[in-house]
Amino acid sequence: MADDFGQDLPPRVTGADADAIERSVEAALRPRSLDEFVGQQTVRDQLALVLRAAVRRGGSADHILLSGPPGLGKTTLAMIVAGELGASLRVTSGPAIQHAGDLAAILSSLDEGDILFVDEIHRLARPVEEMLYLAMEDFRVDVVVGKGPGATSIPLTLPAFTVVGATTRAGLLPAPLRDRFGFTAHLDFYEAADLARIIARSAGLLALDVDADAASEIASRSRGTPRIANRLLRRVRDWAEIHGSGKGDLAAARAALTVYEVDDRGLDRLDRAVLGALCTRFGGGPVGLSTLAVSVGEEPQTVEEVAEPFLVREGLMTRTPRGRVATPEAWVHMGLTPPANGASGMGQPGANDGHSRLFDA
Ligand SMILES: Nc1ncnc2c1ncn2[C@@H]1O[C@H](COP(=O)(O)OP(=O)(O)OP(=O)(O)O)[C@@H](O)[C@H]1O
Repeated sequence: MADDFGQDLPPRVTGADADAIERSVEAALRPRSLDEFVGQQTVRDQLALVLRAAVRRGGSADHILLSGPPGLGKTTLAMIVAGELGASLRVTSGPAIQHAGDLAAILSSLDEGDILFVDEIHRLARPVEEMLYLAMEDFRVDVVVGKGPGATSIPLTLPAFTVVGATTRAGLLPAPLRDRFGFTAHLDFYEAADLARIIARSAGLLALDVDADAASEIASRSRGTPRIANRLLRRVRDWAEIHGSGKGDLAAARAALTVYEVDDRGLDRLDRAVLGALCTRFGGGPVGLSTLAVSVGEEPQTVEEVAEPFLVREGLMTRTPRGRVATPEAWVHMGLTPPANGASGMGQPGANDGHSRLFDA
């Protein structure tokens, strides 16, 4: 296989392999200590206190709940907690634990002081959830052996361990589970200045020369999210290596982000598809989440958790009891004329036809 210049290309990596490569690069960029963790000052200060107190007492730390949108550093913080406590980390997730028996097996294999990281903890099944919060409280579980009238319950004492739960939907956690966490932190979207620092740090780890202007440009289009900042940085590196001088300067950043369809406010293809559908197909709304998701060919959960928080925060979409509504600013951003009667209505593409811009993008 050869590229446009007649050079041999490596085989294209797609699907699961490509995801695995992205994940391993992401893992390499993870801060390993609270000092390396950029931004989220309040959370860092509070967590540092929790961890120092646990170390001083020589016991395990309180259970910790981390909430916030994807890519803001919840997994990273869980790893940092284990690192700072010098503890082993066991990683699982809500959807991965199907039955209470699966959880009992995990819990019974823990050692004193271990950290059990439960990602997407809001997606645990109810019986699993109940077993977990009893185990968090009393450090014991009742394992049911057998079925029907002959079933017996064997109490099992567990070593003291710490659960670090991560969730994008803290509101979905039932109160008894939420109450078992001694420390709860909410991660918020990052300021552009913090993202620029994260980009500079990651560039150093990737041995890429990125100047301050380029770091700011990438930061301003990263939707307040470190994972996106790191991903865009890697795309800028690709562009710089293939088309540029190898340096990550402002021109390389702008050119790369144009190629990858990330606009000047950081909206990507999905964001623009959602806004475009909202304005052009549903007259600006209100429209229900499922209908909106179907119209852009995505899962409702993806639209709700990936696109929406950013669009709402940017003032481009509002959530009302009757559904999602495009704000006048959204129409303007899409190059459309807002309807005369306010945020919603049957507006039509305006003179600078944003419809073509949407579908060209
Ligand atoms: N404060 C930070 N400083 C530096 N890098 C960060 C920070 N927060 C996150 N990152 C980087 O962003 C990437 C994503 O972080 P992480 O996987 O911890 O997010 P998450 O909140 O667990 O996401 P998800 O909810 O999707 O699991 C990681 O590669 C990590 O290196």
